Amino acid sequence: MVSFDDAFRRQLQELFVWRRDVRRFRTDPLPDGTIERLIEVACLSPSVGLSQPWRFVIVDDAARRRAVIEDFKTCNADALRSYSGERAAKYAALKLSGLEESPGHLAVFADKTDHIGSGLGRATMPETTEYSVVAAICSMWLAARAEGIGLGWVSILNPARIQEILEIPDAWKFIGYLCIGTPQAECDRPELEKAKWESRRGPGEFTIRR
Ligand SMILES: Cc1cc2c(cc1C)N(C[C@H](O)[C@H](O)[C@H](O)COP(=O)(O)O)c1[nH]c(=O)[nH]c(=O)c1N2
Repeated sequence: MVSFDDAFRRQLQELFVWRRDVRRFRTDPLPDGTIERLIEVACLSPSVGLSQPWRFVIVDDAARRRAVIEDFKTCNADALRSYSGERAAKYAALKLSGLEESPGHLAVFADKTDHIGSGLGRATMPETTEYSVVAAICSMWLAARAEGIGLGWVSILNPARIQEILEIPDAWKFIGYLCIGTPQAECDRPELEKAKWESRRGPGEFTIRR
């Protein structure tokens, strides 16, 4: 039997505290096999009906990467226009992706056609397919941090355009685009909190009893 001791639990807690959404990367390449190793961890994640609906697309092609960056710029400019006044100025100052610098680009999809798992758990909640893929990304996020690798989730993108750039079948639903690389710095506070965009709240604010 495998058991985990107090020292491990303390370290695991530190891992939760020090995991970050990273947007500021060093440009040096990742050691060979890094993304593949993170995908291996992601594939250990829970999934509805053991359906394993996650699909990973490692984006190496320079033209496709450039096209993703252009899409981000378009979507981010649109997002900026939805704010006004002080909030707009604050939004414009945020760094919301590390797409230009990060050596690793990974697009993640949920395969909605897959029959693995025979629909178990999905009849009343088909969205559990996507939830399973999000769970896989979270595993990967923590595994990356444990290795000193940064991961940043970019959602300021047009899913249809990403699908087109990467030539992905319609049945795969776009879940997220991940930047992966060595972080420029470590921090135990979210960047959006440091930028005074939003502050973190305690569990008491999110929990009720019935
Ligand atoms: C589904 C989803 C989508 C996004 C994010 C996260 C998640 C879960 N986050 C990161 C988000 O801003 C970040 O997680 C919070 O600000 C908390 O910071 P830490 O992750 O604790 O560092 C994020 N960050 C960013 O700069 N650009 C983005 O497009 C997104 N999109």
